[in-house]
Amino acid sequence: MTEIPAHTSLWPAPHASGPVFATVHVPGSKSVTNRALVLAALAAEPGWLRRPLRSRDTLLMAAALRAMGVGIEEGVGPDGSGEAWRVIPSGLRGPATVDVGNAGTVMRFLPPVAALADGPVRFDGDPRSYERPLNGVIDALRVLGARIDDDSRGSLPMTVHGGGALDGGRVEIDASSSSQFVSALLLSAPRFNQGVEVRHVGGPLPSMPHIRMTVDMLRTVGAQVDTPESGGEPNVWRVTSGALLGRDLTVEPDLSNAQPFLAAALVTGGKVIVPDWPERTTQPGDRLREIFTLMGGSCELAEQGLEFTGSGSVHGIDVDLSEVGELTPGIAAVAALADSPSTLRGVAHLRLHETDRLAALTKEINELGGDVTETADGLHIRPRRLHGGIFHTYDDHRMATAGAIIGLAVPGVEIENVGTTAKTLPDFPDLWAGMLGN
Ligand SMILES: O=C(O)C1=C[C@@H](OP(=O)(O)O)[C@@H](O)[C@H](O)C1
Ligand SMILES: C=C(OP(=O)(O)O)C(=O)O
Repeated sequence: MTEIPAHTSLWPAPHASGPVFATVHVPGSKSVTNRALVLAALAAEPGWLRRPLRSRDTLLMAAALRAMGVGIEEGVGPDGSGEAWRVIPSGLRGPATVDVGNAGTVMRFLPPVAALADGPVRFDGDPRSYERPLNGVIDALRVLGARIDDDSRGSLPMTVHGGGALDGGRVEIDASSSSQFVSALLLSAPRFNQGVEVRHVGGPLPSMPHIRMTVDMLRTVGAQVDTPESGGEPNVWRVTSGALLGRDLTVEPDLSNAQPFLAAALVTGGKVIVPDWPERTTQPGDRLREIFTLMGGSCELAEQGLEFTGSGSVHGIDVDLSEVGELTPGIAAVAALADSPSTLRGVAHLRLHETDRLAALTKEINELGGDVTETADGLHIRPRRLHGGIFHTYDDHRMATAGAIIGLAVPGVEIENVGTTAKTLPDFPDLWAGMLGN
C-alpha cells in the first residue's frame, strides 16, 4: 500500500510520459452503498450488500446505523463470492451519537431514520458540515411530526429526539440547494405512519439522477413510489407506508469515481477500460460517456466493460451540469487542458458542497497559470499553457482527483492532502499508480 500522506503533505502528481493504457477496477458507488445501507436498516428482514464501498462516507454511515442498534456484519456473500455486508435490522435505538464527517448522504439521510428511533440521536461532524444546508430536512421533519433541537440554526450540530415512530404526511420543501433533501425524506418514508408526499417548491432541483436512484432503490425493496415521471404531478413524490424487503444487492462501481481514470485516457490519447460498467444505471457518472465523447474521446460498452479511448485532442465544451454536478471538478480539469474554451453551467449549488467548488477550481487552476472565471452558476474556462505548482484540495476528494488529472499533462503539480480522496475512493493513489504501471 502507498502510504497516504498526512494532511499538510504534498503528493507529487504523476506525469504521464505517453498515452495511458490500463484496466481499472473502480470501487463501489458511494451513493448506492449509503442508500442500500439505509434501506436495509429499515427493512423487515435481514439483507445482503455485496461489493460495498468501504470509504470514509460509507463507514460513517455504517457506524451511525450500528449506533442506533442495526447489525452490520462483515462477511462474504451468500454464494461465497466476494466481500459483503449482512445488515440485520432491529428496533432503532437512542440515545446514540452520529458523526456525519462531511458526508452529505449521512447528514441528510439519517435524521429521518433517527426520528424513528426510541430516544435522542445527537448529530455532529466536520466543521464544513455545519455550513452545508440541512434546513430542508430539519424543517420538513418538524412538519412531519419530529422533535429536533438545533438551537434555531437550521444546521448541525443538532439532536433528533426520536419518538419511536413518525406521523409522516404532506410536506413542501425547497430542495434547490440539494437533491439529498428529497432523497432523505423518501428513503425513510415507508416507515412513516402515513408515508409521505414531498412537494419541491423553489428554484431548479439539481442532481435529478440521484433522486431517480432513490426511487429505483426504494422500488427494488418493495416500496410503492409515485413520481413525476410515472405520471404524477411535476416536483411531487409520494411513498406509501409499508414493510421493506431484505434484499441481496450488488453495488455497481462508482461511475463518478471512474471519471479521473477515463479522463486519463482522454488527456493522454490512451485507452482505459472500466470493468463492470452497468448497461443501465441511475448513476450520474454514466453521462461521462457522452460528455467525454464531446470533449474528444470515444467509447464502447463491451463485454469487458467500458472502453474509453482518447484521440489525442481534447476539446472545450458548453454544457449544463445541473443533473450531474458532482462531475464538475473533473470536467473543469479536462477543460483546462483543452484546445478551446468551455462553459460549465447550472451548478451554483456546488458552492455548498465539500468546499465552494467553483471558487476552489477557479483559484487552483489559475494558480497553475490557467484562465478560469466564475459565473453566477458555473465556470468559464479558457485553456492556457499551465505550469507546475501546489494544487490545494480544501478537504474535497474531487478537488484532489481533478488536480491529479491536470498533473498527468503538466509536470510538477503537487496535490496537497491527497488523502482526502478517502471520502469516497480510499485507494486512489495506488489505483492511479497502478493505472500508470508504477
Ligand atoms: O444523493 C446522493 O447520493 C448525491 C446527490 C448529489 O448531491 P446534491 O444534490 O447536494 O448536489 C451529489 O452531488 C452527491 O455527490 C451525492
Ligand atoms: C457532493 C458530494 O458529496 P456529498 O455526498 O457529501 O454531498 C460529492 O461526492 O461530490
